[in-house]
Amino acid sequence: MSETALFINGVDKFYGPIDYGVHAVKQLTMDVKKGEIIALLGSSGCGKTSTLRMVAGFEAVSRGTIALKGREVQTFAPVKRNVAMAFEGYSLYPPLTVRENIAFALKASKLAQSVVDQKVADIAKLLEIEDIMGRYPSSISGGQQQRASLGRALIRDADLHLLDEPMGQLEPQLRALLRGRIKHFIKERGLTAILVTHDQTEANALADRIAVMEGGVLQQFDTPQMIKERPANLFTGTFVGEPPMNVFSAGISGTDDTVSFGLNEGVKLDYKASDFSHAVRAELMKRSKVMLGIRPYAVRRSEGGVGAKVAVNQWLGDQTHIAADFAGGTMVLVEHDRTNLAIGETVAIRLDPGSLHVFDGDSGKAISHGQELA
Ligand SMILES: Nc1ncnc2c1ncn2[C@@H]1O[C@H](COP(=O)(O)OP(=O)(O)OP(=O)(O)O)[C@@H](O)[C@H]1O
Repeated sequence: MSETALFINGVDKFYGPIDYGVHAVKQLTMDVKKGEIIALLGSSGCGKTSTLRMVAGFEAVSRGTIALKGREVQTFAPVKRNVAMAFEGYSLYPPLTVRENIAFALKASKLAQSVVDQKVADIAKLLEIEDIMGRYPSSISGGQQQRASLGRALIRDADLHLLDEPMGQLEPQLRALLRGRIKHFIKERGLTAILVTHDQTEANALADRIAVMEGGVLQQFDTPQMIKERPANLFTGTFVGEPPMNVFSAGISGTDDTVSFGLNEGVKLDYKASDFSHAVRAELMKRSKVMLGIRPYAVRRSEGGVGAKVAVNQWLGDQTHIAADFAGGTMVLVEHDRTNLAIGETVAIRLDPGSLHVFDGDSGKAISHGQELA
């Protein structure tokens, strides 16, 4: 079992008085193993940056503990934590050139000048900023400043690297290129990194595990694959995945041989009892109302399926997105071929029981994913 690099235990963050101010992070507990890349993923205001800044020591922890390599640090000044951070707001030193800004991060390391020069040159190449190394922060673009800030963090030999929206200002092609290089750089050196992002593609591409946050609460902390295949709740299910998961509220009924979901507008989805495990059936039958989720890629058109009326049919160059009126809502389907469907046409769709995600109607907690209990 690999060493724990960071352990955040029961952390709360209030801006203003404890229990009365803005409750930005709520009872956060999570661990990061040495060598892992973690993404904090969530929408604006969910508490990602507050979490990162508490780990770095730029924000006070209101409650709970933060341990780095087993040592509690929540009361330590940032310089005592051996954490390197690339800030969303860049925070480069204006009187220093980009080269000096990056090299400054190695000042405490007492490395020979030739070693520093080589490291700085390598980072500049990695981040495609070789041509601006002699310029001052005020004379370069936001995207260039962002890369300089990233370089200043990555060059350090720290126990933990914290990257706040490190590529938010870059155009998509450069972002995709740097994503691959940065991941390689981090993995090759065995660094441990936490990346804050609201971009799920970035989180999926870079992270070993993703911490999904909403409203200051950690919703799920797992591998990208598990988050996609086994979302812990309705929030994660609909937040992660593009296009988002289709969700419909449904009543449940059944016999020894059948399970039926009753959706709005009289739409009924009938399944054989054997389509679900005994344990899933038992959980479903305890409830009268659930939320039924299915990913757009898993919705199939099939004879004998339930009718849905095509409202939008869009070819995106490599796949077709179809939105159809279904059970008082919209069902989105993704197909890989170019599909000639007229607006208003009725299609028959099938929801394979193995692709259904069922969530509790009140709490939103996942009950089952396909055959298995959540
Ligand atoms: N200095 C502050 N004073 C008061 N409230 C703050 C302060 N900083 C953040 N907040 C509030 O705390 C909550 C979490 O903010 P935080 O910046 O951590 O979110 P975020 O997920 O990083 O958002 P973004 O992606 O927009 O940066 C928000 O409601 C925000 O308005």
